[in-house]
Amino acid sequence: MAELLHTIISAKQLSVVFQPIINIISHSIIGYEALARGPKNSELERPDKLFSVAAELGVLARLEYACREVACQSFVDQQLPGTLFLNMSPLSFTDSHYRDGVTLAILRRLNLSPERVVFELTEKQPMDDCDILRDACEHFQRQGFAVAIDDLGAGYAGLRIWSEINPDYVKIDRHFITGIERSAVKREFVRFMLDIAQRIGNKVIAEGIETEQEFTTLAALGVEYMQGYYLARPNAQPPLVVPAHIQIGRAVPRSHDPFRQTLREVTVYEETISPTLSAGDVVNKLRSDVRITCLPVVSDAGAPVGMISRSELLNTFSWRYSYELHANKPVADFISPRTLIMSIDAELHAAGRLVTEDPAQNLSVDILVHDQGRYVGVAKVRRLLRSIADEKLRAARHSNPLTGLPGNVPLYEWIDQLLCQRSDFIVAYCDINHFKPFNDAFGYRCGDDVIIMLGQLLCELVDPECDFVGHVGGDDFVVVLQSQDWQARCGNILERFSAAVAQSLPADQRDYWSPDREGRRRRFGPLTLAIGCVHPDSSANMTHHHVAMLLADAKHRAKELGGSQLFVSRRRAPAALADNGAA
Ligand SMILES: Nc1nc2c(ncn2[C@@H]2O[C@H](COP(=O)(O)OP(=O)(O)OP(=O)(O)O)[C@@H](O)[C@H]2O)c(=O)[nH]1
Repeated sequence: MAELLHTIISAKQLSVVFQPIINIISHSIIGYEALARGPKNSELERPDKLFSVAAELGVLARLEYACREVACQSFVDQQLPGTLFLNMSPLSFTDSHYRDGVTLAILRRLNLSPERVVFELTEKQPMDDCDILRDACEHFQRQGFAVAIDDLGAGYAGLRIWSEINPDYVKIDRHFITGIERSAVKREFVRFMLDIAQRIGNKVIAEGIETEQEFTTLAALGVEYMQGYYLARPNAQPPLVVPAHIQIGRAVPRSHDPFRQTLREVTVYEETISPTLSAGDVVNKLRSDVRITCLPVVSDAGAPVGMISRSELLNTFSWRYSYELHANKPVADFISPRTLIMSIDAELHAAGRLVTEDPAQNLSVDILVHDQGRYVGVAKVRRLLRSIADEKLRAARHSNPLTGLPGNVPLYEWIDQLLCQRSDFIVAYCDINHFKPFNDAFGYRCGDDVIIMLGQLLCELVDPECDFVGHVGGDDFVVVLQSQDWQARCGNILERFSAAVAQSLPADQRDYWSPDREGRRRRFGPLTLAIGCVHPDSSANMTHHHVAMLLADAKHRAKELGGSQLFVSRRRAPAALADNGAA
């Protein structure tokens, strides 16, 4: 076996397959994980065997170098887009064959930038000495590589490692993914990891997704990056674009209003420096870590003072004698004049406007973010602009062209999110009665005016802070209400609609003749509105499909009552779920 392994390593008898990692919001492939395989039909074909034998024989690092070379070569040859995710065992740091700079040399030869490479450090293997791991991570990150913790949750020290090293990505172990739609506990764990990651600015990748149910559940929880057989199997020639069966934008925004996000969405905590630190020390810090583009300066009391811009400060120190002249001055003297300090509750659009409208604004100076005067983090300008672009795209893609209101996709996402969070909410289906004969009698243009009027009325009469108005097509609107006084609001909607209809048509036109469904001409009165409400049971393991079933029934009942009526259903879960004892 030792001889076979030796030949495999020295002759690089290895092959590599790539599995894409997909951003399901921007619907793009962000990169590929390279997975090595031993020679076909040999005893060491399977990677688990290959690597465990290498570890036993003390040649893990040599095997990893060989795999890395094959992976990088194939990645470059195929011109794969995005980032290359390479596996690395923490055990290889302690291997006597481990050498610094080997990967950099491979990349240099292939003309591949380190910024396009992520090292995945598995958490599965025992790693007693966290310091080694932390040092190695910092070392990689200083060289421009990104780092991911792989299999988070599979080992013993996942949270400890996560808190000690500052990874760019965390990959949730597939244990938490398999069957997540059936396990409230797994959903809570994933929620917890997403929450921490968001607070400290790490990206979360869910791996091992094999079924559509797992995919939709993770999307509803807000997971943005996904990998697994359901999305795409590993392949020597992987897809270059997202496979067609992956639906666009299924992830749910983490704020309650998908179209009105704040800086909270893009703020990450970053280490700060004191205003009294010497400028010379800061220059040295910037020179030793090429990834730092700016540094937040915060007073001892926690108040944001300003930003130090890498380019501005190094420019000042590039002149002759400037080091001697300025090195001992406090760094507070070199705050960027382009510093923007904003509240965490500022709207993304407002921040975006400030950043882009001033032509002198330096786009590499990130925004300092405070919460009631105390520093909380930094909003990366690039991330901010990308979020705004994504948000606009999503809003445009999923809104109704007549009213501009969000359509089915954001509505269902919102309902799924509320169900996942076990929130209490009411869903109201609003449908105009006999709209077809009205359209036939007065024309489409007049019908459009009524639809627009109803859309505006709904927006005016709900609470914009917590309620959601969706326009699901034609004369159908769905309102998700979390207001305590939802019933009074529905009553108000009915009244105001009737009043608006009475006002918009001259008295002699309020009653009219038009063909009914059977084609018989009959007399119709003024337009009325039917509202069917349901109060879904969030603990009953439902999705928006179940809510839609309940809602269709409630709408039907409201229409049966005839005229402007509100029907509130007592059914809180579909019969099938209720029979299972889930309701
Ligand atoms: N003016 C206008 N009409 C539309 C639009 N979209 C759909 N419609 C029309 O709306 C009508 C909806 O028909 P139905 O759902 O049967 O509604 P209804 O006549 O109110 O019947 P009930 O709901 O059973 O009372 C159809 O005549 C559609 O052509 C739109 O954007 N503008």
